[in-house]
Amino acid sequence: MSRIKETLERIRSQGRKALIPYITAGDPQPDATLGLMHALVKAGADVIELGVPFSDPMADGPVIQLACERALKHGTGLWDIIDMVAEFRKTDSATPVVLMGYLNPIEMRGVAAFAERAARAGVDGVLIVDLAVEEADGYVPALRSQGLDCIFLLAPTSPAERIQAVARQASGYLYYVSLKGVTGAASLDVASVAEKLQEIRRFTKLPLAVGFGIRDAASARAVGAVADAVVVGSALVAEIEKHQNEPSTLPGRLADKLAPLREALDKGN
Ligand SMILES: O=P(O)(O)OC[C@@H](O)[C@@H](O)c1c[nH]c2ccccc12
Repeated sequence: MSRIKETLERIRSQGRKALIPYITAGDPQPDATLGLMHALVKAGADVIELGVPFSDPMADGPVIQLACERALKHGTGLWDIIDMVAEFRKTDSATPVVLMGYLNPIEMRGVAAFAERAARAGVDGVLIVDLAVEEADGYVPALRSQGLDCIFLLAPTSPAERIQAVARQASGYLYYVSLKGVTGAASLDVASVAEKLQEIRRFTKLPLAVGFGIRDAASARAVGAVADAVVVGSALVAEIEKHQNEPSTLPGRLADKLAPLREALDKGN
């Protein structure tokens, strides 16, 4: 069984909600990432979404765009990030890691080579933001054959046919984007999220994670009440941005940012 499936099933059977923080690998510099990953786990992360920095991250708002720029300035490439995961696995064999990024860096290296190296390093899943489910046939088998879960995005505008197509291709979990727009947006309409999740659940038994606009205990609790997992990205990345010049303080600061969300999710049940 995949590490993602095993983790999310265990959390679900305990009546808990999963907490999935996102950071961009190599932000603010490559040697910071490993410490940040471990700090997030200590503060209650159940799965880590590790962003692969890209020069044109069209789904991302200004906060994560800048994170990509910081990481790319230091030359953080896809193989470096896979090496970071291998390093992380030396002391954490339990926490699933999902690589999250855009198609181009993967295509440049070839999806088969990428899948093989990622799996060997201990990556568990892949979310390719700009891979439409209609075009996934050329990618999903290569990823799945290495045991990597393929996570897809669904949005408020996704029609039933697309939900069904995604449900057929996806494994691990589904990622529901809570609103139209880019990462880091402020508004979050929990009632409409709940309604759409109900529709999605008609087509799949996969756990449903929700991201976009979750930034604090209150928003995590509200979304945790209707989803299986909550994703928090920009709020953490903004903290990295703010304190990028004191990198030694970042693990503690990110843990302090994440811990209240953990507490809110656990109390909310
Ligand atoms: O930043 P937010 O609003 O907390 O949302 C999570 C999001 O950042 C993370 O999952 C993510 C980073 N880049 C993405 C691109 C597309 C979809 C999702 C993402």
